[in-house]
Amino acid sequence: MSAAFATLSEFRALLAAAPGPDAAALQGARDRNGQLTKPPGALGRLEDLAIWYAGWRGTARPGLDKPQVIIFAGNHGVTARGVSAFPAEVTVQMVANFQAGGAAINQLSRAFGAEMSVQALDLDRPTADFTQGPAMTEAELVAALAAGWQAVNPAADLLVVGEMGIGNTTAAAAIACALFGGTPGEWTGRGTGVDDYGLAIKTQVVAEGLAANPDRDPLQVLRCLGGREIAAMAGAMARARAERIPVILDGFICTAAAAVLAQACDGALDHCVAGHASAEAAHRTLLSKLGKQPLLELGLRLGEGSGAALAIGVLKGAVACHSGMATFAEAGVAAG
Ligand SMILES: Cc1cc2ncn([C@H]3O[C@H](COP(=O)(O)O)[C@@H](O)[C@H]3O)c2cc1C
Ligand SMILES: O=C(O)c1cccnc1
Repeated sequence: MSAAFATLSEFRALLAAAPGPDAAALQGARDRNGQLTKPPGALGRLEDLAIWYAGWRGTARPGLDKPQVIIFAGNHGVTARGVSAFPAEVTVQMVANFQAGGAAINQLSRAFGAEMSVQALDLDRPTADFTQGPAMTEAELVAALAAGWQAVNPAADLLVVGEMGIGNTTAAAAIACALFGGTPGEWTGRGTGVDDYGLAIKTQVVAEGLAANPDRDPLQVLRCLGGREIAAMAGAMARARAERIPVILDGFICTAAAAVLAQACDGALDHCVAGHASAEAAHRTLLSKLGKQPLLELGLRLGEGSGAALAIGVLKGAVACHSGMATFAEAGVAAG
């Protein structure tokens, strides 16, 4: 299937036309939740999660058996400035590792029963160094959004998008700072583990990128400061919304991609939950700007969709309880 849009304005129109959750399914799920054999509220956030999931799936008693994990990979021109602890070649090397089944996300996808695929986006053509001007042309941005849109399996019942792109915590910091303001220092962290000198360079590079790219329209921010894998994640999340497939957000980079959609269109992340809070300090700040409370906090700072994949287990647990438990009437338990 070709993407449903050919231009950035068509993509904007799709965001604006995105469906909401099914009101009858939401109400049915709330009613069912109130009848299950447990004290009211005893399953805590699992109850809200199950009701939210039921609304998007359009049924009061949903299953969750077809999660999809997609890893998008892209290269960043800004790596030439020394912003990562690792060389840019690691991106393509890790793509081979994903294909061979050797990365963390391969193990986590298997552990939680998700179908995983990898999409490498023009790795031999890094984006332009954003300190010198826009990272991507509009055609490049639209192509990356479309690659993400097309990678989603419409038959999936849950989506996790992850990324691989050396240098992409710099892009994510620049995007977050452009969208939400504050200083580059507040949004810039150590990523793969840069030392103090590297962190100072990285913060300076983010500041230069913001100065070189003054347009603050959210999709222009994505074009100017983002990368292909970041845009593809945004495209995939937008497609999931169009298909009413719930999404679990991963770490800082994934959340920066999501934030672009949220700022471009009110409510664009209503079908998304935050899987975890990563160890990149700005991730927590970004989640709170988006009004999202993370499900897990495990000190991960990997990306690849790893924290979101772990949260598939939490969501599966929520849905299993919601859809599988007996009601007080069915079990003959006194309702109190
Ligand atoms: C071997 C390896 C595997 C990874 N898997 C994810 N990342 C993570 O680290 C990168 C971002 O950090 P920075 O901005 O500091 O380059 C991204 O590729 C992200 O996915 C990895 C990084 C490395 C080195
Ligand atoms: O928050 C993340 O996902 C993250 C943090 C550091 C490096 N890579 C990814």
